[in-house]
Amino acid sequence: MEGRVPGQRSTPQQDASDASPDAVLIRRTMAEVGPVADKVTSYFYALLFVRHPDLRSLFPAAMDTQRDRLLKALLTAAEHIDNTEVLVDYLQNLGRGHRKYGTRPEHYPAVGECLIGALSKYAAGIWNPELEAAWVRAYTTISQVMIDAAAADELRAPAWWYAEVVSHDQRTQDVAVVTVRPDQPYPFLAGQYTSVETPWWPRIWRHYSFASAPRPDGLLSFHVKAVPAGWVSNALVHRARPGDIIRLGPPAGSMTVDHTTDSGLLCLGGGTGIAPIKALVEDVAEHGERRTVEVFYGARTDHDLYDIDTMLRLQQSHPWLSVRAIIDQQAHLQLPDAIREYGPWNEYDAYLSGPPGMIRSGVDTLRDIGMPWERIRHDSVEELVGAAQ
Ligand SMILES: NC(=O)C1=CN([C@@H]2O[C@H](COP(=O)(O)OP(=O)(O)OC[C@H]3O[C@@H](n4cnc5c(N)ncnc54)[C@H](O)[C@@H]3O)[C@@H](O)[C@H]2O)C=CC1
Repeated sequence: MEGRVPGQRSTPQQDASDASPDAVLIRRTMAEVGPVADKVTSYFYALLFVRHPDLRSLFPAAMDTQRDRLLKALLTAAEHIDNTEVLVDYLQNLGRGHRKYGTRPEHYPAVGECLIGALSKYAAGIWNPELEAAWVRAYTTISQVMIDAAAADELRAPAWWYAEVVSHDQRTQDVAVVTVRPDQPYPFLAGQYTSVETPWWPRIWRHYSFASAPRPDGLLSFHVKAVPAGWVSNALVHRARPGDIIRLGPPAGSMTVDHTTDSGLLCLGGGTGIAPIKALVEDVAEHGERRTVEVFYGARTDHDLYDIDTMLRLQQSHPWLSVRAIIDQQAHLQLPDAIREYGPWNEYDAYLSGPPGMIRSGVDTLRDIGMPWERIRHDSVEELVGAAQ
C-alpha cells in the first residue's frame, strides 16, 4: 500500500516542554531547514552519491518517487529522539527493513556525514559546534539501534524472501488480490504488513498488509489497488501473473490482536484497508475465542466493496462477528462517523486500517467518544511515520 509506514499504537503528542537539550537543538535545526526541505534533500543525495558512488546502487534507478525517504526517516527519528520507546521500535524495524537494500554497517557513517553536511549548509545561520554535537549524538544513537537490529535479525531471518505469484484475482478494474508462495517459511502475525518489490521496478519497495492470518499452506495474499503514479501497485494489478517472482521484506507492524484479553474488537477497514481486518478476524477465529468483533467496511460505492462476499461469509460462520458496509454515497457520512451510530465501545479495542485521512478522522472520533489511546491501533500515518514508507 502506498503512502504508509511502520506500525504503532496511537500515542499522544509529546509535551514540547519536556524536551531534552539535544531535542531542542534538533527541532531548532528542523525549523530552520523546513522551508528549504527540497534543497536539503537534493544536496544530501548529491553529496552522498558524489562522495560514495558505491552507495548509488542501493537506491532505485529513478530517484524521483522516493528520493527523500531515507532523509525523511532520519530527520523524523531525530525529531523524536526523546520518545525512546516508540523511537527504538521504529528504528529496529527500519534497521531490519534495510537489510533487503544491502545496507551494511559501514554505510552508516557515510550517510551521517552527508546528513550533517546538508544540514550545516542549509542551517548555516544557526549552525555551531553545539548544534553539530547534538546531531552527531542523535545520529550515532539512531544508527547504532538500526545496526544492532539488523545484526540480530541476520541470525534468524533472511534479508528478503522470493515469492512466486500463484494466483491473481482481478476483483475490480483497479483492485486485485495477489497470492504468493514464499521460497522459505515466512513467519508473521495477522494484522502485520510487509514490503514488496516487483521484477519490473527494481529496488522500489511498497508496503502491503497481509490479507489473511498465517495459513497452513504458507501462502500469503495481498489486496492491491492500482493508484495513479503507483509503479508497484500498477505492476501488481495490471502486469503480475502466476509464475512471476516478487521479493518480500520482513514482516512489520503492531496492529495485532492481544490474545491475553477478551475485549471486543472494533475494526474499521476503508477500501483495501479491509485486508488486515480480514486477517484479524481469521486470527480471532483460529484462537477459538468468543470475542465480539464488529467490522465497519467503508467504500466509496457498492462496486468498491470488492471483498464484501468474503466478509459476509465469515459473518455467517462466526456468531461473534458482525460486518457492516458503509457506502459513502448512500450513507452521506464517512466511515468514522458510523462509529457514533453504534456502540457503546467501552469494552473494545479499536483497529483502523485504510487511507491516512480515514485513520486520522477515525482516531479523532474514537478519542472524542472517550476511547483511551492505548486501545487504538493502526499502522502509523504521520510523524514517525510520515517518513519511512
Ligand atoms: N494497514 C493499513 O492501514 C492499510 C491501509 N491501506 C490504505 O488504504 C487506502 C485504500 O485506498 P482506497 O481503497 O482507494 O480507499 P478509499 O479512498 O476509496 O477510501 C475507502 C473508505 O475510507 C473512508 N475514508 C476515506 N477517506 C476518508 C477521510 N478523509 N475521512 C474519513 N473517512 C475516509 C471512506 O469510508 C471511504 O469510502 C490506501 O491508501 C492504502 O494505502 C490499505 C491496506 C492496509
